[in-house]
Amino acid sequence: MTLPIDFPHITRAHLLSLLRAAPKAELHIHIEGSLEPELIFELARRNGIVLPYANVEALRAAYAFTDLQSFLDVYYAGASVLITEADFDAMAWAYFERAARDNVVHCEIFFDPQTHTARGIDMGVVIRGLDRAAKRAEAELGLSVRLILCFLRHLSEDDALATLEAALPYRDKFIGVGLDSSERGHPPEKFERVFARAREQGLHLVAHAGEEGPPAYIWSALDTLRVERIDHGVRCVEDPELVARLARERVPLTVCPLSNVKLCVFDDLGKHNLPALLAAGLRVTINSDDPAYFGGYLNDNFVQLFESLPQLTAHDAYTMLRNSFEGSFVDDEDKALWVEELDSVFAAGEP
Ligand SMILES: Nc1ncnc2[nH]cnc12
Ligand SMILES: [Zn+2]
Repeated sequence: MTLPIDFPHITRAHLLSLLRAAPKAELHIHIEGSLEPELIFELARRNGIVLPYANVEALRAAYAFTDLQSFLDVYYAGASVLITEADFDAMAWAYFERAARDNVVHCEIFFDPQTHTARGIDMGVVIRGLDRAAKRAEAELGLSVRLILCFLRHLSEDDALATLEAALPYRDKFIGVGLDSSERGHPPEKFERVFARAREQGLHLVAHAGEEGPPAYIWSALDTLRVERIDHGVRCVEDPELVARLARERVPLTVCPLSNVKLCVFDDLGKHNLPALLAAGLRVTINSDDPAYFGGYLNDNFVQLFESLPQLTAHDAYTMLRNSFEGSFVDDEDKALWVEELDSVFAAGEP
């Protein structure tokens, strides 16, 4: 199907409902960041864990972040209630059900094993629990799911290497590795050897870079770690040569608008630099990052972004949705099927 570039048949009023109804892929979601306060309290009760918050409301009230680190402190405390395989299964299943309601048809979920193994939880418990929910989501929701193991960059490379070795018995259950946690002061090159080892294993490679950290971190994620996607990457605009390279090499950027506002990367959505990223020809995708903490799931990110930035067009919406499939780590045939579905939704113009 050949689609008109401007979609003149799609009115502004239709665009938001079209965004909600369109098939989409989510490529940047930390599964521990999908833990809602209600589930945190339920798991704490089940596992006899006392939280430093009196109730759900008190916990939610703590979600006032000033930067990435202030969020991570609360996020790691929330993840401490996860003990059994059933807990990891319950967390992931809740996200999959919620994502399916946003018409997510494919997701690549990050998980942070070191957050759990450091508390004495076995690697197998984490991966088997997530895998069980993923298989159920594929069977019952028709959702395509892949797992990506992330290394915590505030820890040492030796810890990351040991983590990768501990995960290799489950190699068939995850498709790639990523790099997350506190960005400033922990440049990608700190993890050169562990990414090389992951590459030897045929794993896909991604890394958070240019969220709070400088453009130099994006360069080194590309050149030293040899990643295929950049998570966030919004600070690339400070370096025109870097922007030119990202555009030339069609490197996907997994941008997370509500996260960027909650973590004070931008003052509000109306000031987000996403229009500039698109204008530079970058392969931008929209994602939720940590939806339970940042006030919205994937459709909330799309809708609030388009409400706040009236210059974004139906063509921009189509481009970013298409990028989500093309930037994913699935077979070309699967990508083509989803793009065809997307095309028919946009050709019709009404959900
Ligand atoms: N936005 C983010 N940046 C870095 N590490 C994270 N871990 C969970 N969310 C993150
Ligand atoms: Zn992230």
